[in-house]
Amino acid sequence: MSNQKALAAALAELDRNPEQSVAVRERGHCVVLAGPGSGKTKTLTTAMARALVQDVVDPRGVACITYNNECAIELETRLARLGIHASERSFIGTVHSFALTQVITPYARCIPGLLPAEFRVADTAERRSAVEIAYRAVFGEDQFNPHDRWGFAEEKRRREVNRALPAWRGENPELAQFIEAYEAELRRCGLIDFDDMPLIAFRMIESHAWIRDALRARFPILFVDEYQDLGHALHELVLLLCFEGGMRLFAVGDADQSIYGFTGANPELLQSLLARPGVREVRLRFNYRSGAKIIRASLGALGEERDYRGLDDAPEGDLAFWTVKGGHDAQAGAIAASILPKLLARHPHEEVAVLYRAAWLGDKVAAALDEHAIPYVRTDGNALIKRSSRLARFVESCAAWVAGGWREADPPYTRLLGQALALVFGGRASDSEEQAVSRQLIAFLRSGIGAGENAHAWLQRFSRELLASWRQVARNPQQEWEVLAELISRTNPAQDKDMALNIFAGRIEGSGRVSLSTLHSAKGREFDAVILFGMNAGDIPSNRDKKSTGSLREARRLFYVGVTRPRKELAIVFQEGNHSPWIAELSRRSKGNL
Ligand SMILES: Nc1ncnc2c1ncn2[C@@H]1O[C@H](COP(=O)(O)OP(=O)(O)OP(=O)(O)O)[C@@H](O)[C@H]1O
Repeated sequence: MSNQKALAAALAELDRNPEQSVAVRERGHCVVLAGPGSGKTKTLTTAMARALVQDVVDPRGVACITYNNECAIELETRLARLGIHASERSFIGTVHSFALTQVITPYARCIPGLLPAEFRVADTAERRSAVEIAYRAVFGEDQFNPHDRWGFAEEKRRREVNRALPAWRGENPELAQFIEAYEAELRRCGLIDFDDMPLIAFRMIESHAWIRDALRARFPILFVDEYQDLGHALHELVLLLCFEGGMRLFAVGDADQSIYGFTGANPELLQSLLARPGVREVRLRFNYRSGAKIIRASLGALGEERDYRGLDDAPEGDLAFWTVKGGHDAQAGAIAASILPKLLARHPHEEVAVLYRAAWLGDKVAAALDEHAIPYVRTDGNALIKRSSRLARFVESCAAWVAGGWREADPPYTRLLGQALALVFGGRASDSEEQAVSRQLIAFLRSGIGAGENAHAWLQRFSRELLASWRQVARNPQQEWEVLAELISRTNPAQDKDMALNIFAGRIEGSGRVSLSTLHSAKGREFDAVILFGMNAGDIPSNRDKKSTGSLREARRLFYVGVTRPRKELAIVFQEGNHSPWIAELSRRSKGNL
């Protein structure tokens, strides 16, 4: 379908909902607030497509930012259905990559003394060393652990974006000194870190009106998804760009789904946008995703009243409680042996997800699924292919192309080339650079077709034939080449970990894969059926969650995010006699009226 046709179809669908229809056509600042499954992301992606086709004239474009890479991938996928791909006209990515690739990389060199000429992003060891050196410089040799103290400093660094304010030195001046010494040490080594990215971008935009103007010239509209999860640095950036710099803002969010407090997110920032002049507030009322029973259960999960309704003609949906004798291993075993097979008889693999709190629980489910030969794809920190790594996902896409994708252009070669250019040059490449990368990439990809290589050997060649030369010419300050070495070691045939290339790439004929994901990474996604694994007392909430009212509320919101992912079926798995206290209210509410 052409962009125009796909857009017309999407607009016609939203026209049946007056609030969505208003939001999508708004030409001033617009903030959409609504509960799960109400179509916030759909409204945002349609509004973005409409703006690109109808409001913003080429070569100007739009920027769309969100909290983490998983959300960015979800947005990319949905925008691709509307014919929109990341390009010179549309930036789609995280706050950090916006700060790095759209502000710092192009403009930092115009500001003398701001950053070293050849700066790059520090790795973990470099950050730790800078913390230790800064700690000694400020506090001398004492008995405390510098990294424990850094935890407090990090929180202050994320919260207090504007250092010109008296609070920066007024409250806890030693922490301010510690942060400044840490940053000075990084700069001395030619480095910046992850948290530096929005902070440096903020300072650049604040002090140099011409950068604001340049950004507005390129991106007259800024779209922000999942606003509730963005911390102070992004909020300050948005205020500068949109309320002082003249960009138009389109933001969507849901304070009830705020689950990144530990990284400095604050749901009140979303609410505060509404008080700004000229902001249209749109509230969406319907949950298009889930059946009424699941919506009722979700309000029990949240433990608060909300006026959310399902569609009148939507099926009720199904809710099942699976009590298992035994701990996590037994529960993972029950999922693989009994619960999943039942769900897979009714839903395709790719429409079923198992969600859990932490990656180590994902290991248990993965082991149980391996035993039962159920194919899966993991979205957690222990996944073979880390969804948060652009390089890992590029390698996976290349493998999918070699393992048969080339026949139906899935993925299309142009997308692979775009990803390669972004990885090597941070997105800005000359014609000759583009041609050189393209020649190398296509030669390498073609050589793999029909070669019968397993993943390990193919990855080794990838490293030798592509990455070795790309590393020599790379200009992208955020490099993650070590990800490939990790993939090579984690497919080591000597440890019986190698696999066929099509399995590595997830191209398994006739069958999709079940998703295994942490609750955090499942945000923004939806499935026909969802299994919540390990919903035991002591796991959710955990003792750590109970340390403060704030963390307890956040754990409950995380539980709510999990419960609101399914369209049709929710299965909750826990240990017999040891269920999470929140399950009782969920069960009670699921039976009653909304
Ligand atoms: N007007 C509409 N008509 C039909 N379906 C819709 C409409 N709006 C949204 N949907 C569908 O509802 C589902 C939920 O939409 P979407 O993911 O955009 O919601 P959301 O508010 O972003 O959810 P969450 O906050 O839980 O991530 C999707 O399957 C979407 O296609």
